Amino acid sequence: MEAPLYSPKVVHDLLERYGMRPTKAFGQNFLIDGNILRMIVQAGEPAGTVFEVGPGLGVLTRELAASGLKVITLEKDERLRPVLEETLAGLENVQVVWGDALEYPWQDVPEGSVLIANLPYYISTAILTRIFESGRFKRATFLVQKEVAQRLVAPPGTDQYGFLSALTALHGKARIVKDVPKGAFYPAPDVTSSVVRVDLSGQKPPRSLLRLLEAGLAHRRKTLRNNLQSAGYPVQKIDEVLAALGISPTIRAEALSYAHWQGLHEALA
Ligand SMILES: C[S@@+](CC[C@H](N)C(=O)[O-])C[C@H]1O[C@@H](n2cnc3c(N)ncnc32)[C@H](O)[C@@H]1O
Repeated sequence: MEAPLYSPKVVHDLLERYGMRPTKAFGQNFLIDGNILRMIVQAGEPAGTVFEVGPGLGVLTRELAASGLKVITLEKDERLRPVLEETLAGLENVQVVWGDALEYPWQDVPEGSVLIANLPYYISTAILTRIFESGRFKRATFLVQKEVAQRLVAPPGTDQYGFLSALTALHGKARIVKDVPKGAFYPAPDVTSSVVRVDLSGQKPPRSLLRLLEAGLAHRRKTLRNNLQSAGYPVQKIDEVLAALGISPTIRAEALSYAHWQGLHEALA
């Protein structure tokens, strides 16, 4: 029986045959563990149109294509063209889009799309922000650094909580499916990774609420009052609103519940 595409030997042979070195600048850590690969697909429940960012050698893309659904995969590294022509040959339901995933018109994808990806870590937050804010995805399941995964799921008041946690909570519900050791990739990354699934509500929170949270959570060591003041809100108005809502002016922004943020948003509008 032929070795599967994800086997370390096949990955090494492919890279050698095409004279390709994985590039750190592109966040290239290719999956070489079949169990993890299947687990991501299972957790991601392919449905509708399936999007992938960064097919790399096509390992995960092939697993996604096995669903029979339309798979659109976006790759920036042109060196991978001949590799993907070989590894995705004959897969009629796969479309490779060449270019920067950050420039892709995410707001135009079909409603109810699904993202399943081993994300290039250097742009994971920027990509997720675009996916969440598009309002077009019903879920996103992806590999990111464990530290980012912890921020995605962190509730208010915890050490990892920050704007990314708030952004995620306002768009849906996130959970860590499983941690993935460095050895599941070639080359091995410097840190442990995690598979995260976010079930998205499809609702778009008001931009002004997101901007308020961004401003409020900008500096962890500052109080909410100071952060809002730095963001340009008049201090008298801030004090008035905090008093009316019964929020202490010395509270740190990361301790504020979402109900309080909503109240603050309405009162400052
Ligand atoms: C972590 S690798 C994942 C590769 C493959 N899916 C796997 O699991 O083995 C990330 C992939 O994203 C690609 N990539 C990096 N930056 C990108 C960008 N801005 N837009 C699209 N793809 C990008 C890299 O070239 C690489 O193929």
